[in-house]
Amino acid sequence: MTQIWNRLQDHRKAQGDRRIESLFDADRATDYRVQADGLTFDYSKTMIDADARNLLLDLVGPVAARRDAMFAGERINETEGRAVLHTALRNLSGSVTVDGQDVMPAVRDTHARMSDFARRVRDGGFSGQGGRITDVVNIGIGGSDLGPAMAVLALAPFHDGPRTHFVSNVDGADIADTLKGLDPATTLVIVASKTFTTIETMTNAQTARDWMAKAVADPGAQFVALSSAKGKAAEFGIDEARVFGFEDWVGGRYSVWGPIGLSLMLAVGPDAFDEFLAGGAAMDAHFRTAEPAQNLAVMLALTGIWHHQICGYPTRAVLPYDNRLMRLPAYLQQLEMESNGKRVAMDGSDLPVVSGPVVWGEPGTNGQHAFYQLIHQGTMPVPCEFILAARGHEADLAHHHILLAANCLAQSEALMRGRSLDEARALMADKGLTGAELERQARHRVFPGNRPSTTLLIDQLTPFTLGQIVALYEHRVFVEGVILGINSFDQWGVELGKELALQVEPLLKGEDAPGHDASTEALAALIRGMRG
Ligand SMILES: O=P(O)(O)OC[C@H]1O[C@H](O)[C@H](O)[C@@H](O)[C@@H]1O
Repeated sequence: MTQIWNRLQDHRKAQGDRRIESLFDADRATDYRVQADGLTFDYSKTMIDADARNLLLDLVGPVAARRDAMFAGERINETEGRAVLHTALRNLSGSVTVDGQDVMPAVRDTHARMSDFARRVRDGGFSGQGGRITDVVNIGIGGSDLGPAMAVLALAPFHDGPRTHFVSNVDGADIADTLKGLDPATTLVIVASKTFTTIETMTNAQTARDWMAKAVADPGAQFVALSSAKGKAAEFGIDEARVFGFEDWVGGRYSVWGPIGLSLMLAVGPDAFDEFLAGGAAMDAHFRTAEPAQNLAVMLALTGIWHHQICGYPTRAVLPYDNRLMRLPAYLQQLEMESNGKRVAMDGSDLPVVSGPVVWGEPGTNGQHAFYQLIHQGTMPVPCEFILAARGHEADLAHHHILLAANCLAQSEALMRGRSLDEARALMADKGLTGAELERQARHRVFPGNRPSTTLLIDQLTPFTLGQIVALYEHRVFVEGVILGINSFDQWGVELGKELALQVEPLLKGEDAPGHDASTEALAALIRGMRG
């Protein structure tokens, strides 16, 4: 493996200042793309050439065995001793055994219970103490929030159920702003927490319960729990008929496919939710069977590795040209950074290369008028991952969609092509400038270009294609993780801050709390003073 990394680095150096455009021959636009199940991933506007691609493909040796182990239910999350089977949640007709036991009957049973409950809420068979459920509030954080919050927004054209709200932050502002204007008697509260111990979620759940208790006789009757800790949900006072459980082999950031997706199911209905699952399952089938060079997840992963580990670009921008995918970058931040932001390999040794990149982004075209300046003219290239649907949902606004798509393609073209000093000089000469002033002004108008981007093109954003996209990114993270030797399924890095928060709390209350550094003590004293 080290040898391949070295050869890739050498190859990158040998490319020198060669330009992406110079790689284009008659076939590159179709050779450097993968098409499967209606999706196209175009990576031709990158510096990946034939040699780079071959070397990158040499990295995927260990992926197939690890992938098969994951789908077979082996405990590939070795630091937590768990299987990794979120894929089982979307392959309902399958059969998977963990420790000799088929896990699918329970998965199917929970899915059927969720679907039945969602139907009853949507048709009024289950109602609140003041009548039909009008609003659903999902209380959860991290993986118990980002997936359904992202997907509900993405699938707005299919949303025909109750209004859906999401509360995640322990900042009381979040729940206060959300509950304001809602009628407790017609609101359903979902407490979504895999562990049912997360302090933010438990604090918000209690606040929601107090709010509900002021208005209805039986507040618990309008609560639902989604958790793998069923006992704790019962302790909170939620009837087991409204507890939808899942096993510890579903990681938080991979959990939208099961009970954690209930708010999505309530919004779009069980049939559309099943379409979402079917999209994910189709991507699983593709990932398991397509050759590496024709495998969407593998090539997306290798492009990421090329840009981050080989070219050394520290971040990657995800830029959906689709307003309804506005929460996808936030969703992918957790998926990618919590999965592959690790400094040691599975065996505890230091990673031989850097770990995963910073992932960020905003929908186009908004970002163009905010941070694209840096992307085009800053000193550090930012690989851009554009996502675009060929068709929007607003048939009467097709001209908007053409403009949207034109902007997306124009940005990737501009990033690659840039504008030379001579072109900038000609522009300034046209404006009547001459001499030193022409030169000075021209330099500000140069775009270096040669900046890499990829485009993921889909037909239209639907439950099915959203399922494909989310599963594609999951498998991309998986492939990158296997190549780096990382355990993509634990998240020890979030623990220390949580532990210290518990120790800082007494400091803010003015109680005895030894062991803090001078800066933390001084800031806490200031806060205490301001609070009076
Ligand atoms: O679902 P929960 O158990 O409440 O966890 C919510 C989130 O908090 C944790 O700190 C992890 O970093 C996330 O991976 C998880 O999704």
